[in-house]
Amino acid sequence: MFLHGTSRVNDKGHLEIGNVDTVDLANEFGTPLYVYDVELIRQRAREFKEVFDKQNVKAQVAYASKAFSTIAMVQLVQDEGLSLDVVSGGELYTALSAGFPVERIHFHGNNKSRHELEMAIEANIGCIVVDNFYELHLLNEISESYKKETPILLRLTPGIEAHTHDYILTGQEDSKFGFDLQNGQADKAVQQALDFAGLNLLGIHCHIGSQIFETTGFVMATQKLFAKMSEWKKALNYTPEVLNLGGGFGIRYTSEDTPIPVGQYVEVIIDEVKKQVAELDVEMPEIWIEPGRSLVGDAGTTLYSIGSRKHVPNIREYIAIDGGMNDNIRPALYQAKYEAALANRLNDQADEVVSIAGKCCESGDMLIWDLSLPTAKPGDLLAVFCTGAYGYSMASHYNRLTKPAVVFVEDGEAQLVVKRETYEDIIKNDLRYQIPVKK
Ligand SMILES: Cc1ncc(COP(=O)(O)O)c(C=O)c1O
Ligand SMILES: N[C@@H](CCCC[NH3+])C(=O)O
Repeated sequence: MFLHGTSRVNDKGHLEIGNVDTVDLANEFGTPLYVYDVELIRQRAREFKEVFDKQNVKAQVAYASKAFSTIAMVQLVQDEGLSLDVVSGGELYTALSAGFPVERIHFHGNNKSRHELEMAIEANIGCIVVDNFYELHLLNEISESYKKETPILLRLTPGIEAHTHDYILTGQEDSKFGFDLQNGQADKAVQQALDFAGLNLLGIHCHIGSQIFETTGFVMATQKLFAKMSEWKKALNYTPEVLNLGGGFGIRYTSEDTPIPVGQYVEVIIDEVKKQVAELDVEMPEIWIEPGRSLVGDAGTTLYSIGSRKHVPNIREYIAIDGGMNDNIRPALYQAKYEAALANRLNDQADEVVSIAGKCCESGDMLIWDLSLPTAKPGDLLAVFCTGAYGYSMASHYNRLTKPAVVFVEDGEAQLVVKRETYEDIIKNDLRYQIPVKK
């Protein structure tokens, strides 16, 4: 068992995070419960920023809030001096409601609506990352109607196959995102953006995928973007001020994962940018990155209570928990793997192999296959590690299950930052059907 951040085994044999006993957390806030190790999030934020600071490189580290967005999380991001990437009106609204500095908000998305673009322009956010020609024209039109010049980046697709799950690849040519770098779309988009009076082209963006362990994809993307920058400098006399290389830095979910420390990804990127600047005689851009998972993934632990058990002779032992695919869709969606342990009996020896089933009415609602655990009884507490990214943010109400609460722990204190939903919350937008009177 690998314990992340401030997670420890205390003298009662319980899992402790941020000096708070998780058994006490489960008793106070109930289960399922998402628990975030605030110190670990702060540490990761600093690791990213320090590399840029040490190398004296102008940069923005924008937390990709799709990984986990709540008002408290946005406040924490602000407290650490990061920027913020939002990808919908809802994430933007969360950021604005938290009072996040608007100039450090970046707005992504491949189909932003007129309303979302207006919301962003009215709020004067730092930049909009334009994804396609439809948006380029729409944004220019809206921006002109507001008599504004909206700062933008263009999202480019560099034609790179990062080694990760197919569903989370984004840099390859056959992708729904961005202007293609190789077929002329990117050149056309740059030309139009420079011509449009309502837009101020700050620079370019690419994001090659998520949960990437190798640095080669980032290096190749940088090289391809610089080759284009050099062409644009000659042909259009244009040099981007900002080069945003996205997120995607992988984390360790299980012992099979072997990521490098987050700072090393950044070092590789900075080195390559400096090399390209020197070789191609292009001015040094500001480097922006957008880590999501690598800032919050291993800081999150989900606590579940164990309930029923089913023995299938000679085949399998199923143990069911009080959550599942509705609070963590990643195993069902990406065959994602997790490690887990009994949070109330961490010192007990494993003596059986079980498979952890969720409580949704789907055979595919299996959280972990073949996990070694001490014989678990109803009421034992299962801690699933590394659930901080894309767990809560992808949670659903499937089977009309209520979404769990979220707790921040730090220095021996626990703060409830998202309340557990109630059945009232589940039906709050439902309206009664006025059954027509039969004629
Ligand atoms: C444009 C963009 N930026 C940043 C991210 C964050 O990625 P990750 O959570 O893998 O760091 C994503 C998600 O993959 C993304 O689509
Ligand atoms: N949601 C995905 C990653 C996609 C990130 C968004 N571009 C995950 O859980 O791994």
